Amino acid sequence: MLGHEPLWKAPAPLAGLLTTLKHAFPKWQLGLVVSHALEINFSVIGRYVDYLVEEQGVKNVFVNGTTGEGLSLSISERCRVAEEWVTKGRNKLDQIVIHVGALSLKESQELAQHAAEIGADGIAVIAPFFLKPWNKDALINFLKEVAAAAPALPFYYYHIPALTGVKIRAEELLDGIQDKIPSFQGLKFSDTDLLDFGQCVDQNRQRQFAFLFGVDEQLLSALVMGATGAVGSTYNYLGKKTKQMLEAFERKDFSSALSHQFCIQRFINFVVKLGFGVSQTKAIMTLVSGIPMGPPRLPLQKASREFTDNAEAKLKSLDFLSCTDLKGGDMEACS
Ligand SMILES: CC(=O)N[C@@H]([C@@H](O)[C@H](O)[C@H](O)CO)[C@@H](O)CC(=O)C(=O)O
Repeated sequence: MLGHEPLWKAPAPLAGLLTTLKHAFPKWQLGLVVSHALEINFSVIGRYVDYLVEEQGVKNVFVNGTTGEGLSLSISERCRVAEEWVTKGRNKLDQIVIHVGALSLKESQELAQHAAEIGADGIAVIAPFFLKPWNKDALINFLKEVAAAAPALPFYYYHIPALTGVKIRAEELLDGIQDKIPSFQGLKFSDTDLLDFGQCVDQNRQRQFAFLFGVDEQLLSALVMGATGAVGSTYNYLGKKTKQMLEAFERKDFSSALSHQFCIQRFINFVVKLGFGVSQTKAIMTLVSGIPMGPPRLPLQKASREFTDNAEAKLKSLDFLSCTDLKGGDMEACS
């Protein structure tokens, strides 16, 4: 985001670099790249890096998260994906954070150690979601053990209660967290509870935590609350558009920022009604970037042709995707 400090600068830990809480720059989310044989197509990751940097202005990535289907991959696949992003992103990306959450503490620790060995810039962990932690202390104990496996890496808690079913409030979790996890760096907050999010910010003003918001359609509200960055699926292909909103917000042009947010909402609202998730993100990303993202892995189902056609028409009508036929004649255009 222009006017803000870049959120994550490689390779030093974030905390050491930040001089102010206002360090927002979106850290964009990755989609997993899978071939039709349902094996990962590692060979396109280099192109993906270039696309994000050159076409979307995205220089921070979050690997093996929700959009990347990290939890649907084997441990060795997750390691290989992480390695590929670190290798191909070298001298191009600013920060590469690897999601290392798993149901098994040992696997999570293994992934954390691996992330440290390959030179990632940070690790993030979701709450284990089968045998769940039922209170803050149990969750902290789990996270602490993972963080301890890579103590030099900045650690992020990835709060995504709708998917994990772990409803422990982030605000509660953050209370005193650095005493337990010295490498704690911040929160990736993928939830719509802005009371919880706002309180995370409000109660930690003296700490230079990163507050990365993960609900793309509500990012502007989160910026008002103090979000310092964003991680989301739509930044894969709406990164540039979202940056315009961030820039408007930064120069305090709130009316323009709101127009951008509404415009992004129009697209998300449209696709949500069609049925929107990880599979559909891959289809849209393939369409917009021209990089084959492949189908998702089971149990997810490939997005339908009808979905992709509708999404394409909507992107064009909003001027998110160039289309000479529609230019100049569409009242909905957002550019
Ligand atoms: C549940 C979900 O997938 N949420 C997305 C959002 O970007 C979401 O797709 C977007 O806000 C549209 O609702 C991100 O928070 C996920 C994310 O950051 C990740 O892939 O790790």
